[in-house]
Amino acid sequence: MDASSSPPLTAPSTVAVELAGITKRFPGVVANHDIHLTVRKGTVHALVGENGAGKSTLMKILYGMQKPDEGTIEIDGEQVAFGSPADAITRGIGMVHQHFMLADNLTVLENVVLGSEKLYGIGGNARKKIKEISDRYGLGVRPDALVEDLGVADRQRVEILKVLYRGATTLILDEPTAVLVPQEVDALFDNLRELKSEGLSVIFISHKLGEVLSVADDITVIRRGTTVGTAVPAETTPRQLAEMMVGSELPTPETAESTVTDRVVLEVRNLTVYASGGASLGELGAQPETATAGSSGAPEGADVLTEATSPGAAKRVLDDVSFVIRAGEVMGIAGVEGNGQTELIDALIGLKNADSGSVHFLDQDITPWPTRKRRESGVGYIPEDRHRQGLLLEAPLWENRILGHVTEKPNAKGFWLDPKGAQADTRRIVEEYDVRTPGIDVTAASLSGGNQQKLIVGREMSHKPKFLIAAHPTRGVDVGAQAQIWDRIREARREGLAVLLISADLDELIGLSDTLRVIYDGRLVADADPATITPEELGSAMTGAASGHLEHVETTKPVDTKKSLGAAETVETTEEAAGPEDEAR
Ligand SMILES: Nc1ncnc2c1ncn2[C@@H]1O[C@H](COP(=O)(O)OP(=O)(O)OP(=O)(O)O)[C@@H](O)[C@H]1O
Repeated sequence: MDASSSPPLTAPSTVAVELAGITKRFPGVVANHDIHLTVRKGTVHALVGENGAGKSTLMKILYGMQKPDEGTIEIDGEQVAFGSPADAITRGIGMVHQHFMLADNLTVLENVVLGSEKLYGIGGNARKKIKEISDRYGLGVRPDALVEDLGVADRQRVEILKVLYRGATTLILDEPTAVLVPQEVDALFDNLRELKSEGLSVIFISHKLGEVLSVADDITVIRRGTTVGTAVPAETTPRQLAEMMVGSELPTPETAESTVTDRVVLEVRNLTVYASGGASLGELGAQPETATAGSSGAPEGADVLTEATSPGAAKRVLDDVSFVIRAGEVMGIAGVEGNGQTELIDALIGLKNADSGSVHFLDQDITPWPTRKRRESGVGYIPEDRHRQGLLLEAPLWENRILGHVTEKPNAKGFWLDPKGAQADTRRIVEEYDVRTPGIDVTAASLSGGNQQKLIVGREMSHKPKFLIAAHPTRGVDVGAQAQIWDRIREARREGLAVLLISADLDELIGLSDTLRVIYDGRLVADADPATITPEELGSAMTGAASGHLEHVETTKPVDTKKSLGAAETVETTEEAAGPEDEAR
């Protein structure tokens, strides 16, 4: 490891991208300060750093979305100045955003050519080109598949294909593994190796340091807006890398001991939600989601269920789900995204009505309660999508502190809002949760993704909920902040908090949960023991649910693979808790 300022890694002829002396200032913040980055041709170059370190800003500059105040960009040894992403694309820079930008109701081919019709037209030539790229880099993309039928990993491949189609020779991937299971991560890394072997370069932003070390050829570490050094993967451990990012030794996270009690906090009985199910609006200003049939996110090859439908032909997106969570218990739900997690969360917080079944919170039937009443009685909510449901991006941090807690202290005094109380408490949260910001009056939009997440977690934990819905609570936060958030959740759990944890981070699910269940196609299909299961085994269980093969886990109810997926066997039940089989299925 070299902790000094980074010298060029190689001779110029092998350099794809050279960023030198990049400085970018925002009001009150120097996001990038004299940053240097040298990306060699035919390599994967990882960019790591704490939340707010300046990674996204640097990549937005390389992709032409923002202009640097100082510094130069060289592509293939030639200095360039980008006025827009279109300029960057012309010079071979491609960006795969963390949030996919595909049109669900179009085919892969239509999505790929959209906006680039001039390149190869929209017919045979385009199809030929897509096939050629797909074969060359082992992407396995089918041009005529409908995007809404594709799982997360396939959608990501379409995004990669899209930038390659536009001629990218350097691809920027922003936290590409955040939504993938371990097996999918391996497949992605195989794709990246193919790209490398063809001389392309990949810039890879990630907080998962183990993955960074396994896939990267070079690593640049950014701390507080400045390049603090480069690391050689073969000579570096994840902990060393984390300490280089943070600039000090990492705290050792608390050890997890069981705190589960007998007291039932949440009980869900036979909850069923149809895609067209009614919805009640909460006070968050969020529009309730109406899932569409066919958006199951099931692994490729899995047919979309057509039988589990209501008379109105709407798909059953949550199907006879039953469970209890006790005081002091974290119940984790593992599943490939799009298998009913969103509908479960929405039904629990009151953003979607149950079509049948009920939700009981501390012995009260809260099924008909609106969101605000649920929140005021002690349900905390860390939403899946922080931009749509967690924050008002254009409002200052202190107003975001009030969001969802309008009537509660310290935001309200009697009937009136108490801005001073909210402001003082926002300062406390910023301090306690290490939200990197120049102040509480800046907009939520100006915070980095990880710092936005810390603000939401701080807000929700501050109200000492009795039941917490935690959807991806550490998505986008760095390793140090992740350990801190885990500690906060464990601390509250020790005091009796019950938590429903939904996460795509399998280490998080295993590390935090007392009980673990697998969701597939709207049903809880299996239990896993967090004490013994590995992320790889859990990943297999999540994807294996599609084929009926549930290894290393106990099935909670029959998985009718014949009906739903055309497989040959049916796994037998070992537990009755999930309730009787529904005849309609
Ligand atoms: N448009 C903006 N206006 C004001 N400040 C901004 C803006 N964009 C970024 N910043 C600030 O610049 C700093 C760097 O943010 P950036 O998003 O680049 O960090 P990051 O390393 O990508 O973080 P994360 O890992 O959390 O995504 C942060 O302090 C952020 O608040």
